[in-house]
Order: sequence, then structure tokens, then C-alpha cells
Amino acid sequence: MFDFRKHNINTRGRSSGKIKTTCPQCNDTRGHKGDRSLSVDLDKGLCYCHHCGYTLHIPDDAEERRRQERIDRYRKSVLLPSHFRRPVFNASKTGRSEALERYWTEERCLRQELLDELRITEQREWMPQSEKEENCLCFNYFEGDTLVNTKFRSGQKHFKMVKDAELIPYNINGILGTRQAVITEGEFDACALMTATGRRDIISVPAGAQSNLTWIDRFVESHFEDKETVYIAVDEDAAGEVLRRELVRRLGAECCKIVRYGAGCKDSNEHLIRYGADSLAICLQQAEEIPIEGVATADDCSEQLRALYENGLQGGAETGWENLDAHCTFELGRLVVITGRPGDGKSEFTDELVLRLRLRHGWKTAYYSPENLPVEYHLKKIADKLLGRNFAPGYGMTEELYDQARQWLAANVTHILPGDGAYRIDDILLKARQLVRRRGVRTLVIDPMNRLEQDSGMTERDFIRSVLNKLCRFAQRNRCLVILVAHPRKVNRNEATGELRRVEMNDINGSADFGNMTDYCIDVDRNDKKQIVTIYIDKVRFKHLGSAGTCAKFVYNFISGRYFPCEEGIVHTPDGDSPGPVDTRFDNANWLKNNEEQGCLFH
Ligand SMILES: Nc1ncnc2c1ncn2[C@@H]1O[C@H](COP(=O)(O)OP(=O)(O)OP(=O)(O)O)[C@@H](O)[C@H]1O
Repeated sequence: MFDFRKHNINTRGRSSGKIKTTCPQCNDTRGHKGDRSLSVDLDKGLCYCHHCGYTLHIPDDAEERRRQERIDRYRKSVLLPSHFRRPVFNASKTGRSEALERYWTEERCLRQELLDELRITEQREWMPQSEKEENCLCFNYFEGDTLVNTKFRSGQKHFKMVKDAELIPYNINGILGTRQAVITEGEFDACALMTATGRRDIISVPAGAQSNLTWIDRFVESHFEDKETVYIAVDEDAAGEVLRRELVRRLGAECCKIVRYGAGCKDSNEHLIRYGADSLAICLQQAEEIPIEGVATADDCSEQLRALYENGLQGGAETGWENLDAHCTFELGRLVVITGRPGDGKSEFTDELVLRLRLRHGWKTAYYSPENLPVEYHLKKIADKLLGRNFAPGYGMTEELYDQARQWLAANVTHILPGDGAYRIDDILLKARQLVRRRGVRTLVIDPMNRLEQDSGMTERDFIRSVLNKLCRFAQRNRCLVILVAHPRKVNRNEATGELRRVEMNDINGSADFGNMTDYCIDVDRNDKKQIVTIYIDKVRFKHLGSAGTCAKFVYNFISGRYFPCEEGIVHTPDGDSPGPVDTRFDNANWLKNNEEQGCLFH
């Protein structure tokens, strides 16, 4: 049973079939009142207005019940994070000047009633850009009835938000429990689409175009999981393209549609001002599907092709180990295999590699690392590296630093747990996909390969090939760097010297497919006699990212677990000269502090 009355739709006494009736959205403003422009499918609960483009799906009782349960669950469980400042909404300050209302309706062409509905206010605020007080239009960011943040925007287009307040999407209440959502790049654009379409399931990103979507994490499950369609209506410029790609990556291409604007307009509000409300509503109706996966032409990647043409191939992400960066840089969408003899430090090296990629490039990590459990042991090892010291009470360690490190780890590192036994690759990738969606994860570490459960009935070779295929596909689809730690088969000693030779790509247990199917192959080789760890780069598939057949040398620090770059030379000791590390570049700095100073602690 569909409740059409609740939506002011007159079904003219009918309860099944298809009818035409007046549109609740545009009838009052029509010259031709009473025109039956709304087509209604009474059996499916679907409505479409041929005049204003209004679409509505009325849920049936079961669907409505599920929706209500989801909303109730969110309301019961919602616990606003406590480490943000919460501004207070002053209900007495809701008056607005005539000048502001004129600006809103005449210059911005926005509906007057939105000012009240969205609780938009006006006040004088000190603005850092002009270093003086300016009159500001205030977009108040509510979650439920709680004011979470405010964006102040002055006539000079200066803006600021409340210091230390949480970033959340603008008008987040508007998409709770809806089947669709529209995401814009600014509050004015959200209001432009509300004006043009009458819909209220429209939110704006809080801080303009950027690829960092931490602000969405808390809402993915409660506000996005139920969406059939998400319209991405961000700016048509380079920064908007980055934002659009990240939103699609997080929310899933299957439910996203892209909104394009008319000639000369880069966003919704510009389009509304230039071409009018009906035309903007059509932009939404004609939003493009994301192109089918698996086929591509120069048209599908025209912007990327142009950028490549103009700038050439760029190196990948650097780690800050200058001796490694000279030979190997990392790119999202790729698969890295790390090997080495047992106990040579594959996990230690991998941990520092992903930590460095997080600190320099914001790539959050997910681990499937059964050998590093329990989780707290592994987190302690990462904390040692992060702080450049033993993560334990003692000189220089404070409760505040402990709390900061714990919060940083919670925000940036997630472990996929194996449950009772070994996990199948499909289970891990399913969890990893959820982490990409909900937490914005960019690096996935599987350590080690031999703790994956092999599918019964498969030969070892087929199993390895299938795992590598799945990892490559996951890396590409989710724009992640996937790192797989793999053990070599038994490596024999050199008969003359008795020394173990270094492991090479083709020594990896089980198959030569590793060498063929991965993008990078790195070997960790520890030599305790020399006190040197050599990182051999056996393969880099693309030459703009590095060169194979090279290596970088390090000294391993027992206390912090960090790898310090060095050269190999002759070390003079009282016992004589021997090969060992020289020119070691020590680094015991607290990286958490440096990162905080750059303002990217948790983002
Ligand atoms: N160069 C090194 N010098 C001394 N100790 C090291 C060095 N590298 C790693 N270790 C220590 O050796 C132990 C094993 O390291 P790690 O787990 O990283 O090795 P691995 O190659 O991943 O081992 P496995 O093959 O068992 O998975 C850890 O306790 C680590 O701290």
C-alpha cells in the first residue's frame, strides 16, 4: 500500500493502474492551474511531472518500515564526536537585513523561503582575510537540531568556519532516509538546486573541492548506504574533477550520476542565474551515468590524456627515504609484492613504507596481517616508528602524546581481523571495499600471502594466479596501492661461503606469476654481519615510477624500528676494518608532531 495522500497527490479515487493528476510541486505556481502534468503509477508508487520534472517514489509499507528502522537506529546511536568544539545556535539572532534578502533572491536567484527553512542567519564577524569585522551571511550546519558548524561568508567573498568545529556536510538532515541524494560543492549551489527542483535531499561538501573526504566517514553507513542514486553536482573545473572522482570512488560508480551544466557555467548557481530554474532542473534529470567499466576510448579519458600530453608522465608518490625515492616511487592502482627471507624484516619495512605514504600523501591503511596480531602489539610497533622512540612511559613521553598517538592510529590504521581461522581473499577484499567507502582507505596490506585460505579444488598455481588477479583488479577499481607480503621457497646457502644468497623475484614460493603480474617487486635483505638492510627493487613495471635492478641501503634502529638511509663502506673499529654502514642519515624526530604542525593530523 502506498500513501499518496501524505505527499498531497490526488489519486482521483483510483487505487491501481496509471493515472494523470495535478503536480503538488508546481501546480500552485502554474498559469494553467489544474493541469494534470503528473503521471502516477499507482502499483509501483512512481510519479513524474512532465512540466517541472518532479519525480517521487513513494515507498510501500515494508520499505517505509525499513527506512524508519534505519533512521531510528541512527538517532539512537548517534553520538557526536566529543573532541570538536560545538558552537551554540542563538535563536534570537535570526533576523536578516533587507539587503541580504535582496542579494539572496535577486543576485543569487534563490527562493526566499530557503532562508528560514535552512536557518540562514546574518552577523558581523572578524574575518582573517581582511583582518576586520565584516557583515556575513551564515550557513548553519545542523545535524538533527544540533548546530555543528557555521560557514561565515562576507560580501567580499571572504569566508571562514568555526575554529576547531567538526566538518560535516551542509544540510545533512536532508538526506537521512531518502532514496536519492545530490552532492554539490558549495552551499549556494545546494540552494540553487533546491530552488530549481523543490527537492531537499541535497547536501554540500563543507570545505570545497579536495580529495580528502574524512568528513563523510561518519555518515557513510547512516546516510549513504541506502541510496539508489547519488547525483554528483560539483564544479566543472580541475579541482571539481578531483572531488568528483573521489566521491565516485567512495560511494560506488554503480549508484552515482554526474550533473553537467550549460555553456559558460561551472556550477549550479551560475547555471540558475544564467539559464533559469527549469533549465537547471533539466541538468539534474539528464545527469550522466558513469561510463561502463571495461571499455574506454579517448573520449572517456580526454582530460587525463590532455594532462598527460601537456605535463608528460609524472613520478609517483615519494616516501621521504631519498635513497629509495631515487629508484622507486608509488602510484595508486598498483600491486606491490614484498619478499625476503623469513625474519629479514618484510613486515617492519612494509609498516614504515605505508606509514610514510600516510604522512606524506594522506594514504590511510588497512591491514590483513594475522601474524601481527593481537592488534595492540602491531599498533605499538607502528607507534614506535611514528614517535621515533619506544612507545612506553618514560622521558619525553606524556599522557597528551599518548592520546594523540592513539587518536592518530584510530583515524589512520584499520585491521581486518581473520575471525576464527584463515580468511578467504574474497572476504578480505569485501571488508577492504567497505573500508575504502567508509574510511577512505588508500593502502591495503596483506601480510603474508600464505595465511590466505586456499580455495579447495584449486592447484597452488591457479590459486596464486587468481589471488594476484583479484588484487590487481581491486587496486585499479578502488584506486588503492595493494601491498602483498610473500615468502620465498627455501633458499639454499652458497656452498663456498656458507652464506644465504639474497632472495629474488622468481624465488617466491609457488609461482613465477608474481614477477609477471605485479607492478613492483621489492626484496628485503638483512645482513646482520654488516648491520645493513638492503632493499632490492627487482621490478618496477612503469619507467616513470622507477627503475628495476637497483637498491637502497638502510640501518635498522632497534628502538624505534625505523630504517635510516645509509651507504655501504668500510667501518673502522678497534677490531679492524670491515664492511658496514657509513653516512647514516639518522631521524629520531616525532613525526606525529611534524604532521600536526602541517595541519594534517587526522585528515
Ligand atoms: N635489520 C634488522 N635487525 C634486527 N632486527 C630486525 C631487523 N629487521 C627486523 N628485525 C626484527 O626481526 C623480527 C622479524 O621481523 P619481521 O616480522 O618484519 O620479519 P618478516 O620478514 O616479516 O618475518 P616473517 O618471514 O616471519 O614473516 C622483528 O622482531 C623485527 O623487529
